[in-house]
Amino acid sequence: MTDQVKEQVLKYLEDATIGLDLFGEWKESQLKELTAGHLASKLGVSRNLISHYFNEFHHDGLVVKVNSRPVYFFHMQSLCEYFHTKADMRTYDTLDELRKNLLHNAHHSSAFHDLVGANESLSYCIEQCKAAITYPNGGLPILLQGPTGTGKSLIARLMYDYGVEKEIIDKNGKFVHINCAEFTNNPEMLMTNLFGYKKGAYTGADKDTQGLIALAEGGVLFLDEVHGLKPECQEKIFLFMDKGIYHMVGDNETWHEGKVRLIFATTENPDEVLLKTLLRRIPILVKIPPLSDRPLQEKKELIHHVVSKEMEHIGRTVKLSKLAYQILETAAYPGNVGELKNCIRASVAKAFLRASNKDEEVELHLFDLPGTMIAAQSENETLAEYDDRTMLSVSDILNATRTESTLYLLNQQFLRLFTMIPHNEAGMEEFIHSTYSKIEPYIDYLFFNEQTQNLPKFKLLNNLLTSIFNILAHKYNIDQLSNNEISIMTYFVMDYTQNFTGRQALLKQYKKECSEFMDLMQDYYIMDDKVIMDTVQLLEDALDTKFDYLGSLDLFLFFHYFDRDQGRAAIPAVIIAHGYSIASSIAETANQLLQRRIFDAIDMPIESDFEVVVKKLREYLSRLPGCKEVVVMVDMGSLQEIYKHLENIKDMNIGVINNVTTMLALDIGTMILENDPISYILREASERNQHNFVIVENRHKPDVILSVCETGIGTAEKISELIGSSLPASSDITIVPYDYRSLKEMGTKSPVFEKYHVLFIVGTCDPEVYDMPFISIEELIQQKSTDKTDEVFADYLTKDELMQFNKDMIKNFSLDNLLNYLTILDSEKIINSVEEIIREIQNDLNLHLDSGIVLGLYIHISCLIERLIIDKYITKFDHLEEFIRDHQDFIQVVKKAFVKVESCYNVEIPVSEIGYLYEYIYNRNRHSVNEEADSVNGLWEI
Ligand SMILES: Nc1ncnc2c1ncn2[C@@H]1O[C@H](COP(=O)(O)OP(=O)(O)OP(=O)(O)O)[C@@H](O)[C@H]1O
Repeated sequence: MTDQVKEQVLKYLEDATIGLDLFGEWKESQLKELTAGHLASKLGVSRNLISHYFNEFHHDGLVVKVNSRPVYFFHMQSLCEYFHTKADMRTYDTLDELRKNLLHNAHHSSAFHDLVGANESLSYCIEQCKAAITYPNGGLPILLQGPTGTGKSLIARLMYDYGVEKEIIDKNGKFVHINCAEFTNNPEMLMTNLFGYKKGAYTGADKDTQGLIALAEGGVLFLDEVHGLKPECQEKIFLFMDKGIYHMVGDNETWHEGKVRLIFATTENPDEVLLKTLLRRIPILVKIPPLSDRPLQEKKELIHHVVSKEMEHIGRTVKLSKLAYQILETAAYPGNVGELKNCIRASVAKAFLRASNKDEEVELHLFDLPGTMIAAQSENETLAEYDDRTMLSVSDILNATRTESTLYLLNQQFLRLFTMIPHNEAGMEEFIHSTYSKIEPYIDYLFFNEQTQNLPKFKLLNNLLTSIFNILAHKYNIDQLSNNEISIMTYFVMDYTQNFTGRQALLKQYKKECSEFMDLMQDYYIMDDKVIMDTVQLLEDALDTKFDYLGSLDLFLFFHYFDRDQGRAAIPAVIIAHGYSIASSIAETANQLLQRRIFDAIDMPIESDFEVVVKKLREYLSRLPGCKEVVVMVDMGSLQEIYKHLENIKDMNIGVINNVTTMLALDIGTMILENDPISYILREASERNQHNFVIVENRHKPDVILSVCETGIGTAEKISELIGSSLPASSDITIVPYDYRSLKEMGTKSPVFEKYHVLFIVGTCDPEVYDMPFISIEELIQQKSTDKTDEVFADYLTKDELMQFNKDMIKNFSLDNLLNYLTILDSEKIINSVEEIIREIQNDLNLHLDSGIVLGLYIHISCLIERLIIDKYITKFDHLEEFIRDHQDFIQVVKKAFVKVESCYNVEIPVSEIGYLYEYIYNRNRHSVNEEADSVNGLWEI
């Protein structure tokens, strides 16, 4: 029991700790939850017991204790995990002390702590600066370039502080700042300042004097506005950079040595203002973005930062009216942070003058702002919403800016969806699918969010993620993410690490669901679990940050979203294009619009040579096991080059089409979804969109003859047996019975053409397939087919084989034999009955049928009678009612003609079969039904 209470106490502490917002205000009501008194009353146990537990936890390092009044206890692990930091000590005297320690550690280095944007828009710059300072053997020279007021001087100073903090720079080494622009009119003075001078170097130089280089020995020399340096001075400097030696002015004999780290800064384009020789010696160029290029969130944080500093400075609380704040936030600052800072300082000073009473809060109103700033916003209608009376405190500024982020809302949706599904495998599938529609708009947001666009950090992170996903693809033999998908992941990681406010609250609210999700992923998605765990590990190591359950959940869902192709289309298609992510963008757009993953992408650097492209393509193809056909879409000019390299890819036909566009992808994707064969797809697409294509046929399709019969596959099978037995045993040609109706409807789109190389179709009725020879049974019987078969078989059979084949066909396809073979009936007897039926039908309908049709009718009707006898007649006939309504005469004539057969075999002909007879006579070949009759009698001479 007590153990249970103990566990409960720890869990309460954990929840309460997660509930805090490190960067926001720690509300009293929240803090209360971290006290022994509160927990005792909540759990209904004595306060002493809780205190006893607390002390035990503290002893075991599970909690952090703050010895204030009341005493607070924080859950140590949560504090560290959720705040991405570590609490150095277990005991603090005040909450403030703990908070400062956490904040201090949360920023990886305290030196850059006060630099707003150090973890956002300036993070890449800071990485560069740290690299320059820490580089072995005295660091690397670095040039900070950016418009005025962007923080170059501040950053230079912080670099020095960082060096000292990390004990790379000795405490005695100084930070020496010189503004070169101040000496534009007196370059000699700049030289003497820098290098020092010898007594007598110039009038008034009455003693040897050391320069700034000597002063900065062991420390940092910051050459601000370096464009103000005259070329001869630049030359002297790069000699010092190369060899660490210099002459003092007035003494060209003695060399002086110096060890100084150099930081340069300029507002100008370095290529235009610095000697190439100097520039070449500065390996690190840091571009500091203007304020207008930084996220709005950062502008808000800057205002908060500057006002807070002013409060410290004047020792009074400052409040801003909503309107004043909004103007400060909306205003443009050509002078960047420097200007913003000056505006606020001047406004606070004005407001301060009004607040004469020492205890009074300083209230900053509209009229305290600079007149030019107010004037510039006078037309801004959106400001009408804000009043000049409601006052905001500094923490209000920051809290007001911390709205729920888009990622917060997305994760909230995920977790809500998760609560609605059963927690089993099927439920997980449902959950995954239901999130796709939520992820799509989020991806749009990531791509179109100006705040994250163009951050220098993007490139760095993008490269990092590319290598991480490469490693994982190789390790787990999974598909590589496309460049576009990696860009999405990059934006996501940036969003996750920078803007995911409220994460702790979500984790707290859905704690149970989060761990349930992790369990289900482990149980049912073992592979995903491994990949995600590895991804998280690699990201954490590389970014020095923490991915919690929500991070894993997001990664899991993103990977499924990218791979939402489980029912991948029958023919995969890959887009290859030059440019960073042209191919993947087209593929992504087309997949989204078609709502299926059809297209993959291979993005190629502009300069990449074809060997690399082909290698990538071959790798891609090798990951499509069992796939027989692929469409490859390439950009302009690549067609000829690429297709030559695709021969001999085993057992796979590859259609290559050029000038890929999103339109073309959509067109081709639509046809792929309709299961059209690639030859048809590419032909159609190239006609419609004026592209060129080639099909590299590496796949050997078996040669076949299709046998068909409109009344069913059974007869087709028998025909195929007969032809098969006529072919020489050595032949590889097979006869495939195939459904007449689907062939007629689908033509060359029928999958049989994808599978086989069809030589011709043989059967009772021509399914009229485009470009495909047809040999009718009648032609075979009448030996009218020899010309056709000779032609088709010319490449397959030798002359002797062909002669033998024709002989066997004559034997096998004599009407007598055919009927014998096709039916169970006595052929002589049945021929007589059938002859009578045909004669009667012709007479009654006053028809004169062509001898071919008559021959076909012999077979058709004989098989029909057999079907009636064995009860396997056809009952299905399209538009039967219509047929009964429109063709009563025909029906009666046939019924009458069949009376004898019906009574002889005790059968009845159904109307559906009469329908087929009608089709056979009238619709198979209208031209054959003519008034001038061929003689039916001639038939028996066959
Ligand atoms: N990111 C930032 N966070 C906090 N304060 C900043 C930041 N950037 C600049 N400042 C402050 O803004 C003011 C102007 O910055 P700084 O003088 O370093 O800019 P600069 O680029 O060197 O300007 P200039 O080219 O005109 O010399 C300074 O008071 C600096 O402390």
